[in-house]
Amino acid sequence: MTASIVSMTNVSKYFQQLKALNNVSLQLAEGEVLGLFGHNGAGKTTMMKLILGIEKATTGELAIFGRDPQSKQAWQDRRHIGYLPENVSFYDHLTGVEVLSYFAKLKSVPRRQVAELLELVGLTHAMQRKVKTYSKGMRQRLGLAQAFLGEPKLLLLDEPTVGLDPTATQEFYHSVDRLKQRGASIILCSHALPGVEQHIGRAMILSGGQVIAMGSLAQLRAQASLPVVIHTLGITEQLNSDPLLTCYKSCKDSLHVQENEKMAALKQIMSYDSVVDVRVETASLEQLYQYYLANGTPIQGTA
Ligand SMILES: Nc1ncnc2c1ncn2[C@@H]1O[C@H](COP(=O)(O)OP(=O)(O)OP(=O)(O)O)[C@@H](O)[C@H]1O
Repeated sequence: MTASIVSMTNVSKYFQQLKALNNVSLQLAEGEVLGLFGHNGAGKTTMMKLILGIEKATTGELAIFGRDPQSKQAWQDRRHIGYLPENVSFYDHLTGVEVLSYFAKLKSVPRRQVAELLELVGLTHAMQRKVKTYSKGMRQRLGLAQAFLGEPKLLLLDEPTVGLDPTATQEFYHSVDRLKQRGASIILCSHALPGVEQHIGRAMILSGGQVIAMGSLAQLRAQASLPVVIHTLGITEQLNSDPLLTCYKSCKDSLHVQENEKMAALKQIMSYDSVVDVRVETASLEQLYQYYLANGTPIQGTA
C-alpha cells in the first residue's frame, strides 16, 4: 500500500478554550481530490494551516509526505505544495509577470513556467500591468497560477473559484482534473457547492471543528438514505392509478424512491408504451450538505 500524502490521526487544534479542530482524522492518497466543506468558522482553514505547518496541532499525529510538517526537514517538502489562501493578496505595485516570477524564484521553479501558467489562467494579455489595476477575478486567476507553480504534488485550495466568471471556473476545474490525472492530491475548500461534485473523490464536512460526514458522494448518499427522484413524462395517469407506482410519494410527474427500490420503479415505468422521457436525479452535494449539517453526528477514528 502506498503511503498517504496527508495523514492526520485524531488531530485537534485549540486556540485557548476554542476547539477549532476536534479529533479529526484523514488519510489522503496520491491523486485523490477531497472536498472540504463547512460553515464559516467550521475549521477548514485551520486544517489547511496545520497541513502547511503554519499552525501546530495541540494533540494528534500529522504527517505530510510522511513527515511531521513542524519538522526542520519539512521545509523542503513545501516546494511540492501549492497553496491558494482564501483572501489572496499580492504586491500591488508589481506586474502580474513580476509577481509570478518572484514566487517561481522562491519555489526554484523554471522561469518558463511563468509564461505557461499566465497563459493557462488567461492573464497573458495583462501580465505587464500592475496588479493594483487587476479586477477581483484577475487577482484570483493570478493566485491560482501561483498555486499551480512547480506542478505541486499536494494542492490546498481555499475558496478557489471566488470571483471567477463561469468560463474561468470551468477552466479552473479542467486544471484540477489535469493535475489529479498527473497524480497530484488536492484539498479543495468551497462554499460554492454546485459544480464541485464531479471533481472530487471524497467529501469531508466539518461542523464546529468536528467531522460530521466523510466519504464518496455515493457513500454519503447511501448513509443519508435520501430518496432518488424519478421525473417522468407521458404517464401522469398511470402514476395515479398503478398501485406499484402510487406507493411512492408522487409530486406531479415525479416519484420519490429509495435507492434500493429505484430499479423496480424504473422497470414499472418503462412497461408503459406512453412513457416519453425519464430522468433520474440523485441527491446533490448541496442537499447532502444540508442533510448532514442537520442530522450528522461527529465521526471519530481513521478516515
Ligand atoms: N489564530 C487564531 N486565534 C484564535 N482563534 C482562531 C484563530 N484562527 C482561527 N480561529 C478560530 O477557529 C475557528 C475555525 O476557524 P477557521 O478559519 O479554520 O474556519 P473556516 O472553516 O476556515 O471558516 P471560513 O469559512 O469563514 O473561512 C473559528 O472560530 C476562528 O475564529
